[in-house]
Amino acid sequence: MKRARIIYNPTSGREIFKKYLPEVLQRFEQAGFETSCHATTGKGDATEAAISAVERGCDIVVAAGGDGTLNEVVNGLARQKNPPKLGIIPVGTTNDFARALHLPRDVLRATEIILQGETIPVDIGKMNDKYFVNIAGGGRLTELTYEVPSKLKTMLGQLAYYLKGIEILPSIRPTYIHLEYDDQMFEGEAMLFLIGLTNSVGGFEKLFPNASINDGYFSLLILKKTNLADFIRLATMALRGEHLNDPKIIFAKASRIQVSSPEKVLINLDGELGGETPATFTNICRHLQVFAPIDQLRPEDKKILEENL
Ligand SMILES: Nc1ncnc2c1ncn2[C@@H]1O[C@H](COP(=O)(O)OP(=O)(O)OP(=O)(O)O)[C@@H](O)[C@H]1O
Repeated sequence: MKRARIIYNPTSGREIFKKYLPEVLQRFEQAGFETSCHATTGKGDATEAAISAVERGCDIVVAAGGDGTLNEVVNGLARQKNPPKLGIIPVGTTNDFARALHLPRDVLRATEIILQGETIPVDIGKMNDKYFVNIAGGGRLTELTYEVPSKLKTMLGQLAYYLKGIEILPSIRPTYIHLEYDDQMFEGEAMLFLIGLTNSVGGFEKLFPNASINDGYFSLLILKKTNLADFIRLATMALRGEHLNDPKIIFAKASRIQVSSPEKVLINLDGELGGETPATFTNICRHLQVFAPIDQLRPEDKKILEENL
């Protein structure tokens, strides 16, 4: 009998998953899985739970939570050579990775996608010895995710981040960075740099319009030093996906990126503090198999399936 382990964060988003848990477990059992679950207790626990799921020989590991929980589960799975398949039930405040995979926010519909059994290989990012699935970044604006209190997120959802962003905007200063990407280089003052694996970041679905989840490349965006007015103008353009040709922006695809800086720069990985410079980012091509509604994926994400035919 196949085994599934559901790792869920009871505090994610608006804390709705617990209500659905008995129904989710029953559906997995009915589909023929011996299923167990683990409620996370705090930071890092989902990584431990994912490692122990691998040790128990689970065939499927499900992350039920937001991008933070997903990141922790992936950190438990990605270090394995042949990791179990990953299911996602997006019940967090931010679910960027799930959005990129067109997974439904509805718990039972997301469960059905897993039980239908179709998977797609996805790229995983590695920064020094940590993994990420969606986005890495540095610069003052990327630090706002550490400063929004959990209570506020439960109440306001994504809006809590935007409000915090507006609050800190006037105090944003550039940072001097040295960044090497494949065989190119940027050195100078930057407001922020982002290293994305998907097209969807913090609700900005067109930030990296041509990103593919499994082409082996990061999308790199560097925003050079700007004044506040330019910053706001570019953020508005980014909402429409019209920012890439602006002279203040460097945009490139790269599979390996190295960042260093005279001052310490904190690195955000999938919305959580992940480390600091110096940092080396490597794309681990198609490392995880993730359940997804294949027919709804963007053509650039589906290419791999056609290649395999
Ligand atoms: N029982 C718990 N109590 C408090 N925090 C927890 C608990 N279990 C896990 N966590 C932490 O909560 C963090 C955020 O979780 P998650 O992403 O699932 O929720 P979220 O509501 O979307 O929040 P965020 O927007 O910060 O991602 C995780 O990184 C994890 O470290």
